[in-house]
Amino acid sequence: MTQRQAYPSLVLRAQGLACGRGGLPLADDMSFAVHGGTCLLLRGPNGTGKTTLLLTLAGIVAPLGGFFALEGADPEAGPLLHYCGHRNAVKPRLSVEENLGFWAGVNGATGERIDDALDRVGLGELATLDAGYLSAGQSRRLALARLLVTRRPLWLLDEPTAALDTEGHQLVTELIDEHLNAGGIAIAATHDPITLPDPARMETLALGKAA
Ligand SMILES: Nc1ncnc2c1ncn2[C@@H]1O[C@H](COP(=O)(O)OP(=O)(O)OP(=O)(O)O)[C@@H](O)[C@H]1O
Repeated sequence: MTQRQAYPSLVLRAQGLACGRGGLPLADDMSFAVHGGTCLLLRGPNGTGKTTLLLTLAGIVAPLGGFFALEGADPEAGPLLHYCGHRNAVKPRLSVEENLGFWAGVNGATGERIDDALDRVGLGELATLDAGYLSAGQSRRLALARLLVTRRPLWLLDEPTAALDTEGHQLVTELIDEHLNAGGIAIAATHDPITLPDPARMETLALGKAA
């Protein structure tokens, strides 16, 4: 399902943002404005704070300084973001479709139907399989399907292509592109190349000295 301009005009703005973990400062003085329809790629060597920045933007880790806000969002619209972390949060004793149904129940079934979302990520034929039997890449695809069953304008993606094959990399590109087409924002930490059809829709924030 491609939804054009499903979201209002949004800007994720950060000013002088500093983040860190356990008292360890990792990145500071970050200022950026990511507009709806744009993907910000977080680049940099291991341990330079990409995950920490995503956790900060998700409201899970407190910033060490500065400020950020998602401007233009409807405060009545409920939760505004998806955080798709390293871990896939797959429950092994539930089937693939039950896992996705669980998340649609928790987050709200405001997006694609369960079966459509599973088809989209290539898991349609595995819907009734216990999710514990999924391969690493299949588990990642199930985690990505969560983005589809609940519509939220801000996607925070940590290594979204991890464990995915070539086709899976293309799937991630397509999902991000469709999200941007709908006016959404994606922030993705990745060591892999992600090339959208329109390069003007991509910006990069480099963390760490060798980024
Ligand atoms: N609770 C903690 N206390 C101290 N240091 C921590 C804590 N949690 C994480 N760290 C450190 O903070 C840094 C966090 O790195 P983070 O996971 O944000 O990096 P990253 O850029 O996402 O790395 P990668 O590319 O490996 O995914 C690491 O050096 C890690 O060891």
